[in-house]
Amino acid sequence: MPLYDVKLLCRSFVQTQIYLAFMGTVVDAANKEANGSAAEKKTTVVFVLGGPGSGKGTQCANIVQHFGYTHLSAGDLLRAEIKSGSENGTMIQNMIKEGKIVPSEVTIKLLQKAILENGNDKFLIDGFPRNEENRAAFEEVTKIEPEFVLFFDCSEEEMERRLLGRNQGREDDNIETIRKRFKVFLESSLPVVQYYESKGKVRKIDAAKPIEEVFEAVKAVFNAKDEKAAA
Ligand SMILES: Nc1ncnc2c1ncn2[C@@H]1O[C@H](COP(=O)(O)OP(=O)(O)OP(=O)(O)O)[C@@H](O)[C@H]1O
Ligand SMILES: O=c1ccn([C@@H]2O[C@H](COP(=O)(O)O)[C@@H](O)[C@H]2O)c(=O)[nH]1
Repeated sequence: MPLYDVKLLCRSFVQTQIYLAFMGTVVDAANKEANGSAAEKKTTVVFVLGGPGSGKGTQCANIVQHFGYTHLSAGDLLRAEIKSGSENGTMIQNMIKEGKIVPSEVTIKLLQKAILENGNDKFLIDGFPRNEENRAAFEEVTKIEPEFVLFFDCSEEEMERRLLGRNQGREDDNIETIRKRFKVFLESSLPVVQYYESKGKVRKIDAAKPIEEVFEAVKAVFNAKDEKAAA
């Protein structure tokens, strides 16, 4: 091949490489924007975990009042999705009736949207992640790691009593579904708590006590966080 052709070939190879590298950067940037990178918003997230009926929602309402967080209940977001007539509505409804865990991508999309649409920068995410797959997918998609995990510890006997007395007309507050929810909690959700425990992120609360006493313990956790941040 004449020297001139070799030079031309080399130049066009180099140009192609530069173009591909440039396009790679453009695509990365576009993906970041499409994911709505909630982490870039400097978002503080506290996961609120515990068995069904352990009092997560009740205490989140108190935390919102005292500490200015926004409460995002994954279960409430899924129930709103059913009501909205979304294409996933029937699937979600069936999963909830059976006490099963809705696919991660559905729940994460709802959570991410709620975070990005909200002006606040600190969130209580209640009832999520419910299994290891939820946890890993959330961190992968949002790039957010929780500040800590508030874990409400309560006996099944007490949780069952509370759920049967809740009287909010929830389709899953019947003894058959409650038993299934307990099983899913033990088998799939507790390992998530154990994972965060191994990272020193779990703040365990005795949730069997009366509401006011539980909140005293919760307040101590959030006050300690604020004091640490101010130091
Ligand atoms: N410490 C408590 N002592 C007695 N009853 C409580 C306590 N905390 C909450 N309850 C009551 O128990 C029921 C369940 O509480 P809550 O809805 O807060 O639980 P949850 O953990 O959010 O449940 P779920 O996971 O099913 O959404 C409610 O009727 C609530 O008023
Ligand atoms: O991340 C989640 C949260 C909830 N679900 C489903 O909803 C019900 C009710 O959840 P609550 O937290 O008690 O409101 C739960 O049993 C699951 O079926 C879910 O799949 N993923």
